[in-house]
Amino acid sequence: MAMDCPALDGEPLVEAREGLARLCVPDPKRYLRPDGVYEPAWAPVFYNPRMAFNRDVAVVFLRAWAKLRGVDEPVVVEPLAGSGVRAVRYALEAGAGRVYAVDIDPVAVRLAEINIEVNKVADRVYLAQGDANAFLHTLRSKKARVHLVDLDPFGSPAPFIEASLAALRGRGVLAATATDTAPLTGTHPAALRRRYDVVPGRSFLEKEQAVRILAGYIIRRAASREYGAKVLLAYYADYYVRVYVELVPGARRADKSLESLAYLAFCPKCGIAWYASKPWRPGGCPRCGSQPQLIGPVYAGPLCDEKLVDEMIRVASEASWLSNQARTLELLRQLREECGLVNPHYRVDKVASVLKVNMPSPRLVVEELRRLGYRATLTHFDKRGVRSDAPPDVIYNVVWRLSPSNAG
Ligand SMILES: C[S@@+](CC[C@H](N)C(=O)[O-])C[C@H]1O[C@@H](n2cnc3c(N)ncnc32)[C@H](O)[C@@H]1O
Repeated sequence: MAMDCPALDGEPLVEAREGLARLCVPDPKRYLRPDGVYEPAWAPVFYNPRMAFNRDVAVVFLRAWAKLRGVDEPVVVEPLAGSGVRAVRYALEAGAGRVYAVDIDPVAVRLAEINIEVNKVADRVYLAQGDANAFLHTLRSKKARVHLVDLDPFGSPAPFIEASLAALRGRGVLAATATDTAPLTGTHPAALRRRYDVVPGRSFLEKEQAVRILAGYIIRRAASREYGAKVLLAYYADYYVRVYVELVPGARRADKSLESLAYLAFCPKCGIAWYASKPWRPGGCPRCGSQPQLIGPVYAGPLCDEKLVDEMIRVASEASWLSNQARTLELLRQLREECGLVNPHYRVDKVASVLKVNMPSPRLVVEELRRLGYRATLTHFDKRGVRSDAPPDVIYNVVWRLSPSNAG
């Protein structure tokens, strides 16, 4: 049955559905760019239907994580809540016992209130208007138990990470979305250095570099509070980075987590990247011997936890209500393949161009590497990429042999 949405400050609202939630949101038709595409940032409250996928993965994550950790009715904080859609979905779909939803904008809070009401989750979703960091620090001072903080800001989550870690008090999960991909991919090096405190650069692995910079930044901030931090899931989709990092208190654990950091070293001439643990002695390019360029520190460990992803796949395959069930499963299955392979991926097109041959199909390269006894998979970061534990000379050899230029 169609729902009657009230007006919000004279602004007509329309119905939208996402997961199990029914929502009232600003009418997208009123905020179209000249090219006819909806621009959510122009609406009085931010609601982006394209982020439904991000939220699908988030509810699947929480269900799987809570199951594996034996947590009943987890407590979630969403300190940048916008329309309230994410908070409502955590309550409706992920079994959250309590969700704190906060936004600084009073209009957003009024819309979130409508959506909480419509979905009958007012007993579980607590709404507040105010500054995210102030709210998170209040939770810390009250010693409230928090299992998950989900940061979904405009742009960078960096300004909210300290307070999120404070609220979590070294236990639970910090999930963060970053849409400031121009800095993270190295297009704006000054902003990259400023926000994430790294030696900036632009490699040919833009999306992987972006994910690893954000994960590394969270690990370093957590370590400064003597929390160990483990990356449970980290990926790139559409135009954003998303990471889920689990915290455990303890100085030793923090030291151990810091061991998962390194510098991303790359040779633009040969199209090869590797990790350098000692930036002052990064080693030469394994192919041409020249000095590499460096970015970092970055997280140099696995992009996911295999047990968690297996459980997420199980949860997602039963969750037919998800807005993007097929895409969620596709991402999780691909990440599952990539979990154990920590080396930066190879760009088959770059290697082929250095060899001055046409690019072979990355799928064929993967098959050949496996036949030779190496671990190999495609990567969700790039259709032209291959992730493998094979050394560069093997990759070069395989690309050369499989190139259509050398067929016959
Ligand atoms: C990208 S939107 C959130 C979208 C929402 N999480 C979702 O899944 O649809 C970012 C929100 O953060 C709010 N915001 C910005 N700065 C804030 C701050 N310092 N404290 C609390 N909320 C803030 C904005 O008003 C906006 O509603």
